[in-house]
Amino acid sequence: MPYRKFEEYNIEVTNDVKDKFKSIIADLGEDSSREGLLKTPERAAKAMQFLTSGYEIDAAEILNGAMFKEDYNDMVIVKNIELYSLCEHHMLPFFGKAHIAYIPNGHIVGLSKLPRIVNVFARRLQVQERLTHDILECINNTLKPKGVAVVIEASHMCMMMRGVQKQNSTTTTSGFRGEFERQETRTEFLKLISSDLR
Ligand SMILES: Nc1nc2c(ncn2[C@@H]2O[C@H](COP(=O)(O)OP(=O)(O)OP(=O)(O)O)[C@@H](O)[C@H]2O)c(=O)[nH]1
Ligand SMILES: [Zn+2]
Repeated sequence: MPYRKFEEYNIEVTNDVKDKFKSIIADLGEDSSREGLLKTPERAAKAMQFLTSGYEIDAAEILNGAMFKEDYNDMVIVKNIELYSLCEHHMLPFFGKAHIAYIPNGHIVGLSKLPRIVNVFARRLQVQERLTHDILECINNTLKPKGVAVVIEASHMCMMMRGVQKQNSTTTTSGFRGEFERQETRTEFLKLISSDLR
């Protein structure tokens, strides 16, 4: 079942995580029985299930389901794909934009499937570097294009709300395969997305 409806939470997981959140709230010094917090453990349990729902979805299956034979051999770019993920170190959000390009090799892919696989890999406990490579390798191995490129720019809440507390720093990660390993192709791609880079 590739497209699980996110309203369909696993009841056992919800109950289990709910109990744990209740005890975390108490450990943090709050009164988990006060009115405003009564439903919070359950809401948090559902929110965390949604934010990690990517584990249950096969990204390759999403791409495989929408590949079309087409004789188009130029660059295809989908840019400014917003993403929200959780850093695996603090389980705090990092968020930003992904820019994806590929050069078809006989097949194109349904455009919406690229943001869909970004969601699949982002809704896991991640580091930005692995997220970038997960997306890159999935497209490379499934679509087998002549080349693929992924750039992600993101802000990490663990560096903003806590820790080093830097509000304006952003992190850029990138990966290039096939024709994008050539300077000329990579430069063309970077030029086409440059107005969207911070
Ligand atoms: N490379 C990488 N590091 C990340 C990512 N998200 C968070 N981090 C970093 O993970 C590191 C964890 O370092 P630790 O020293 O174990 O944790 P910490 O004591 O909370 O570190 P500070 O954040 O510096 O307070 C921190 O430097 C974070 O900035 C990511 O996506 N990629
Ligand atoms: Zn972090």
